[in-house]
Amino acid sequence: MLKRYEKHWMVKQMGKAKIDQAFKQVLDRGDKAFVPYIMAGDGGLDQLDEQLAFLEEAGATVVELGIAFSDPVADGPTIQEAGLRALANGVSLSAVLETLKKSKAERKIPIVLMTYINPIHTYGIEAFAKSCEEAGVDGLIIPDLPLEEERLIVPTLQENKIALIRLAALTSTEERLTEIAKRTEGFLYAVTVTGTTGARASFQDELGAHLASLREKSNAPVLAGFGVSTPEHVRSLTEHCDGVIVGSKIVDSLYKGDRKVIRELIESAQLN
Ligand SMILES: O=P(O)(O)OC[C@@H](O)[C@@H](O)c1c[nH]c2ccccc12
Repeated sequence: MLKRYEKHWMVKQMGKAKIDQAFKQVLDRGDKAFVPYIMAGDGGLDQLDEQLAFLEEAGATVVELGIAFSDPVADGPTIQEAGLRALANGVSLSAVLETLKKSKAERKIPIVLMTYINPIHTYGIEAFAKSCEEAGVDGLIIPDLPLEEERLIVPTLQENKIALIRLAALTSTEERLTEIAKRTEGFLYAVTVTGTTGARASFQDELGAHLASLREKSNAPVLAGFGVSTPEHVRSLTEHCDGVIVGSKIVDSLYKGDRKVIRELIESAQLN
């Protein structure tokens, strides 16, 4: 029998894409996916290749790479501070894409860029999609792009084989969640809390049921993100979903040079 996510890849015809291959590898061997978020240029853009190589070697499935932005509405304090450090280092969307392009050949791990829609408009949608393709960017997360407006960008992304990862909020209606779950590419980003990003102590009791219902609505891998900060969180959330996204805890540990914490988090998603 086909596994759930294999149906997703058949429908989207994206089975050859790097991002889908990476999930297939992890899920087929019975592990859960682990997607660390880092802020591009925190510590200087010259550190980026080494940081990505470390995450790849430590066993991350895909990396979510944040582009610093002056008005980061969904970001909590840890990510905002990292964004300010990156901006102080002179990081821009084009500088990040240039850096990624140079190291594309050496990199195996798929890259998902997290950027708000404004910098994309400034860059120009066509030019942006082309630069992403050249830089080896496999997917995008655009948190302030509503479902109703995505047709402005989706055809161009599809032409360039760039996946658009949709976010499912806790507060969305069933109808909307169904639509988001159907449309998503790469994976479905299940937001675990209401509010901004940032490490949290615990999650609502109903979260397990919410994740399970998203898995019924979507054939894509369902990953939980926002507030995930300990190996215990990873283990309990992945009972109900295909993996996790960890931002603030990774950003903080990378900044402090505490890579052991990062390794332990990634290992907690490896069940075999
Ligand atoms: O930091 P947390 O709570 O671990 O959550 C992940 C999150 O940081 C990352 O995915 C992210 C950073 N900025 C975003 C904006 C919107 C959605 C997601 C994000």
